[in-house]
Amino acid sequence: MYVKICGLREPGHVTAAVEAGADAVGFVLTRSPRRITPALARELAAAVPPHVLTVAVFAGETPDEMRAAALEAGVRAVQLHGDHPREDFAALRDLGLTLVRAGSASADPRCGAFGEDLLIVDAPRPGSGEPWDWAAVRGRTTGQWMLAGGLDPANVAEAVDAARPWGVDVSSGVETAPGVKDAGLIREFVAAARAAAPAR
Ligand SMILES: O=C(O)c1ccccc1NCC(=O)[C@H](O)[C@H](O)COP(=O)(O)O
Repeated sequence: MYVKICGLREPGHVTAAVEAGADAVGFVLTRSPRRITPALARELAAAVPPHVLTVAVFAGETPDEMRAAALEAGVRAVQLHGDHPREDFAALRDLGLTLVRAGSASADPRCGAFGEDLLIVDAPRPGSGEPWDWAAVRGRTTGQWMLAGGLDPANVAEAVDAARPWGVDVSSGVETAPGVKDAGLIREFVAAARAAAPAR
């Protein structure tokens, strides 16, 4: 089970995620209570070992804006949330970074359909912490895809059982308030996700 912890803003929480065994950590570089600057993302990413993917999260920026911010942040992946067209993924391909497409269950459920390497199937409002009908995507998705949207340490096993994803992504569920991460919840989430049933 691939595990991504998103919306990190502090070194201690990045360390907690890495030490807990997360596979990817996300830095939100778009409008959000979790937004940080590319310069801070660079500082945080510099402390992440190479086996953990560092991801810059965007929603609605132009390819030129995403390119500049991702290069400044020094991340290894970019995540495009929402209605970005195929052309945006194509425009970023030459960066040599992992491309992540994220959208709701009504978007194309096939990983790779827009030229991306990883897919996230999320709630209609990203970062809202709102659970949705996770079972609705079961069997509809293909490839390496993560389930997101309202996951937390207590419900991730149920969500995995309902949707059978390749991985999971969380933000609000490891926070005590919007944008305020909690190291204990991060550790609990990674452990619970790892213990959940693997994709079939
Ligand atoms: O986290 C945000 O505030 C955010 C804002 C705009 C676009 C994307 C955002 N987050 C992206 C993520 O990958 C979140 O982990 C995902 O939406 C799940 O969020 P949550 O339901 O809070 O766990």
